[in-house]
Amino acid sequence: MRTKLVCLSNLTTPALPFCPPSLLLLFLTFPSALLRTHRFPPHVWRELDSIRSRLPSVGTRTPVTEAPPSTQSSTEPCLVLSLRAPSLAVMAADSAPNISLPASLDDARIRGMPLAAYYIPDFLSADEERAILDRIASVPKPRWTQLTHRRLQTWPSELIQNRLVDAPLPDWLNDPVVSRLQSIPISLDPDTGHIFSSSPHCQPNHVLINEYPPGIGIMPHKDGAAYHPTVCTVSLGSSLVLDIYKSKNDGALDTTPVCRVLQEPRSLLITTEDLYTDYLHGIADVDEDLDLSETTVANWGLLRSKQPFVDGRNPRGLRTSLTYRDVLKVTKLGNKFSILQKR
Ligand SMILES: O=C(O)CCC(=O)C(=O)O
Ligand SMILES: [Fe+2]
Repeated sequence: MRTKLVCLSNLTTPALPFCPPSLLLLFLTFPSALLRTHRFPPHVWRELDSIRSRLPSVGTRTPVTEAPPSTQSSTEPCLVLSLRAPSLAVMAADSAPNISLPASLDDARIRGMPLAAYYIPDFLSADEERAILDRIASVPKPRWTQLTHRRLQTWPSELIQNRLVDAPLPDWLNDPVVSRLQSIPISLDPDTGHIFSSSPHCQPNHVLINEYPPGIGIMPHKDGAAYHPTVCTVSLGSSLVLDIYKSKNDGALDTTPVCRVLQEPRSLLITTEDLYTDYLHGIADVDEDLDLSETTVANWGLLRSKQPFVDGRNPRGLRTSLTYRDVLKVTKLGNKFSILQKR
């Protein structure tokens, strides 16, 4: 497999928080045991190891070029050094050769929304989408909670009184989604982090998987106090429209959405801040979304392709969403036992 390493105008970025450029290059060239003492988070070590394992001879035989990755035609592994790209592309380019992520979330900002929201159309490749859908389909039946019209899975577990019992997400939910989320800086300003940098655990610790057959949606709602106010939703399978509503002053719901977001399969939608606390979101129970156009869809300009929607319609298919959030309160299992023992 071809490996691309895009490097590095700014290596003191969130995905490599402690890594100066020279150290990364040194590691790739001479991965001595001494460097192991450097305090990278485990996912960074894994990523660096994986990059290295696919480079036959970094720094000697490997071609070094300033050309952008897309112009590389060789099928041989190669090291691409580009001083134009931000360092975070190192992770993204290597772990998803067919994916081209924005250099920062600034480039993915949904301008037609009242507050901070971002849309990245091809956040996952088709192969990654298939692999995740296969994993979802292969979990034992009792893992599903069947609601009247849709079903859901909750990972690592359901919340109890707004608390999560501490447990890691399974690998297939972490990688590639979480590592990729953490690889995109909010802006190119070196002081800004990634979208979960300011959340209590610096990463999502909870994933809700919702499966919507055609004609089925979810009532307008707010996500409540259990989570840090950043929601990352990965859409799989087919497209649908998410409606955003504002409460009226008397608390009633204004039934006309303030804006609509069209979510294509493999896309990522991030909503944050007041959009979390002051607005509601919902999905209509319709067999097709109608009246889709540049003026009615907030993220129209960011879509992967407008072509499927040129007649303004989106016939619904089976759509699966993965909602990544950081639960604020986490209980260690050990604490649980000690609470029980005291009773
Ligand atoms: O499926 C979606 O896009 C929305 C899911 C949602 O709002 C929720 O689980 O709270
Ligand atoms: Fe929600």
